[in-house]
Amino acid sequence: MNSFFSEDNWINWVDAISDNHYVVIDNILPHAVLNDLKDCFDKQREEEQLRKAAIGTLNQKHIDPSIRGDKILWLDREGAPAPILTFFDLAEDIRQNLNRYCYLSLSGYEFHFAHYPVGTFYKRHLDQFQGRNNRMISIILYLNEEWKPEYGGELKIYLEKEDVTIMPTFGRMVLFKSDVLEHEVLETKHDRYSLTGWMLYKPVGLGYLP
Ligand SMILES: O=C(O)CCC(=O)C(=O)O
Ligand SMILES: [Fe+2]
Repeated sequence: MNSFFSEDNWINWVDAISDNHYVVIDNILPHAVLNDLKDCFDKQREEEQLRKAAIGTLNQKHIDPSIRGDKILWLDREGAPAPILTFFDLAEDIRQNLNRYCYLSLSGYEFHFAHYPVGTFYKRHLDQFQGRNNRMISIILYLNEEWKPEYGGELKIYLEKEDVTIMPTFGRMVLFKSDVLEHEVLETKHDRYSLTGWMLYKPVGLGYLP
């Protein structure tokens, strides 16, 4: 598969990930594709397909709006409309290039749409936690046109020296190491939309472990 991006791009991004544990990439996809993705998302939302996101794993899952208030819908490549297939092609491109340039053994990924209604947030956390340690790289694509600073809703990443806050602007993608960086979604004062997912490590040959 031809990459969506040049080798120079990949080298810059991979350098940023290895130096800082994260990278921010603006205009990751053409505007028209982003619009189509957002339309898919709106349609699913209008059909009330999104569900309140839970915290914890397997039998310990529960909804706790004092920790996390977003509503999500997991994406499935099977039968997905064209814009989502394009997004999955991008995810595959990212997977292959992270394997190539970072010497990772990523064998899959998972993504969900996320909607943070006004007044919601996601408190400081790590995406890799007990019982769920195969998430290697977290990826978020923001789908908010004309986001304004007064809306809040930034992604705050906690770093050793200085924390960073990142506005969830349309077409911006953030990649970071799931096992290293604690982060949070600050309270949003405006509906906030994103596609969030993880590049997964699964030892090849073991098959599916429940
Ligand atoms: O939407 C974001 O900026 C981050 C979301 C997040 O941290 C998560 O879903 O685990
Ligand atoms: Fe997270």
